[in-house]
Amino acid sequence: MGGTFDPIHHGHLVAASEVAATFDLDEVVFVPTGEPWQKSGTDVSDSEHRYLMTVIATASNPRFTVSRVDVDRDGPTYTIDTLRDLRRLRPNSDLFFITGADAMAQIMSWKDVDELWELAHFVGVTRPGHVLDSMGRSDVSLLEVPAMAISSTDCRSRVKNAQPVWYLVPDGVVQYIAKHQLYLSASEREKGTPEGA
Ligand SMILES: Nc1ncnc2c1ncn2[C@@H]1O[C@H](COP(=O)(O)OP(=O)(O)OP(=O)(O)O)[C@@H](O)[C@H]1O
Ligand SMILES: O=C(O)c1ccc[n+]([C@@H]2O[C@H](COP(=O)([O-])O)[C@@H](O)[C@H]2O)c1
Repeated sequence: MGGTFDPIHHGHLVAASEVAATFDLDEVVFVPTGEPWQKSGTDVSDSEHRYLMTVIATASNPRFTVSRVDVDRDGPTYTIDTLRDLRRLRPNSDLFFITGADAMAQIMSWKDVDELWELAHFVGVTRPGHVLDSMGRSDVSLLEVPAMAISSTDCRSRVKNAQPVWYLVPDGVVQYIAKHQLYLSASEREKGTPEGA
């Protein structure tokens, strides 16, 4: 499952868990983006923070792992590179790529989209507020997952406004955000972490 994970939240984790159970997957590899080019207009946290939050969030699940392939590659992150790297590292594995409904709706704008379908089986999952569509492809699977009306955007905004993110993100991620004073402006960081974070 690829994502910017800024921060990772329970919507990501539930989606991954549901796809793993439905397709009887041995492992779910979370792949934090290096430079998410379609989010270039927004303020994205350092990739090492996003990678570490993903490690913390997935550590307790023996089937969840985290890959650095996108974090360690220079330049914009393209899924075509992610899948080629993962295939090289796991030549005997069948790859599935998990995407929420919003990401699936954008997929035709991704680099080398015509080649993506041969590298992995794409699974689109439902997400509140978005319509799930297989983009006219019979080889894309669609899966309804428990509705989690959570977004990283909302989590960042809650931290900035001193509202709690407990139970939206794993406890360790709440603590990581507070420790590193993520999602606060420079002046807010000087004042200290809001109590609600
Ligand atoms: N609540 C959710 N339910 C199902 N899928 C989700 C949910 N949140 C994110 N996803 C999917 O997880 C993947 C990674 O998402 P991403 O890291 O961009 O999170 P996000 O919450 O959409 O972030 P942002 O609000 O910053 O855009 C995408 O495929 C996205 O569609
Ligand atoms: O390949 C592309 O051009 C491309 C464009 C936008 C997003 N993606 C991938 O889609 C996944 C979700 O991205 P995001 O930005 O919604 O967190 C992540 O793995 C990205 O690398 C990929």
